[in-house]
Amino acid sequence: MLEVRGLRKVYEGARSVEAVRDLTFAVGKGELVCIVGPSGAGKTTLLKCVAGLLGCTSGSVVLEGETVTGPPPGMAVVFQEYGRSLFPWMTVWQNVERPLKEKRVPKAERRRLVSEALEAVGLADVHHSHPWQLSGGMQQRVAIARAVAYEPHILLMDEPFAAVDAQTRADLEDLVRALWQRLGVTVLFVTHDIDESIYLGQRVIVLSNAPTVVLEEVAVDLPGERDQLATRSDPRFAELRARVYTLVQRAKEGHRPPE
Ligand SMILES: Nc1ncnc2c1ncn2[C@@H]1O[C@H](COP(=O)(O)OP(=O)(O)OP(=O)(O)O)[C@@H](O)[C@H]1O
Repeated sequence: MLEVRGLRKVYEGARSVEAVRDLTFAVGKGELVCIVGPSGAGKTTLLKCVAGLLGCTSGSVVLEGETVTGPPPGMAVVFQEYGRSLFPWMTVWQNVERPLKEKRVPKAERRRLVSEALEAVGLADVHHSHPWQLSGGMQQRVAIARAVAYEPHILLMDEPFAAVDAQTRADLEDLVRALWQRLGVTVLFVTHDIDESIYLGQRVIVLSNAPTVVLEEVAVDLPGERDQLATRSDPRFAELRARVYTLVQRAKEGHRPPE
């Protein structure tokens, strides 16, 4: 589904910054892969390159066999700043419907997709509200509904729950897992939260500090059915958390994989 090959990104300016040095990894169709790494490791940069919002300095991003040169049609992105990603003058319904209008989806089909997506995230009854009338967690669910209604083949999420409280965060994690299982969509999920990466992912890619390379990939061999209490108290969950935590600590200390 997605191949990142030798991706390098240097921000040019008065002082050039090599944010990403050499990233290579692949994500299979229908996989849910998490990316963790130290702050400033280039996670957002990577996601923007994958989303076609930023050009690569060298290397390439190949999605469904096509090199990404701009925002690809089969992709949706959910960012951390839900407040800035929703239009305040539009209702919840209009926000979710907007990308479908741009995609020229016929009206009846739009109505079905928007209503199903709002139902799936539990917001059917507030579709007349405006985003600023909703809590942070609800606004983020609108952003998720908008992404899901678009029926993307791949969903990119950049620390989407960083700004919500812990309780809401747990609910949103379960929502993403449920939608992923139901829709069979491929998900690339960036988080700085190690527990979240293991709870959600089938695989966790740990990045080094900048200039960034892949430090290690960790397979999450937990049962497919996840549960906030049972999964998080599974001894295997604790082992995986210790493994990823140690890797992120090493990344912060500047440890890099052997050449
Ligand atoms: N537009 C830009 N111009 C110049 N440098 C940038 C730009 N955007 C990011 N950088 C630099 O690139 C590096 C990686 O930033 P990026 O935001 O991708 O990291 P991150 O891993 O997402 O960080 P965090 O976890 O703190 O959100 C940082 O050194 C940052 O200062």
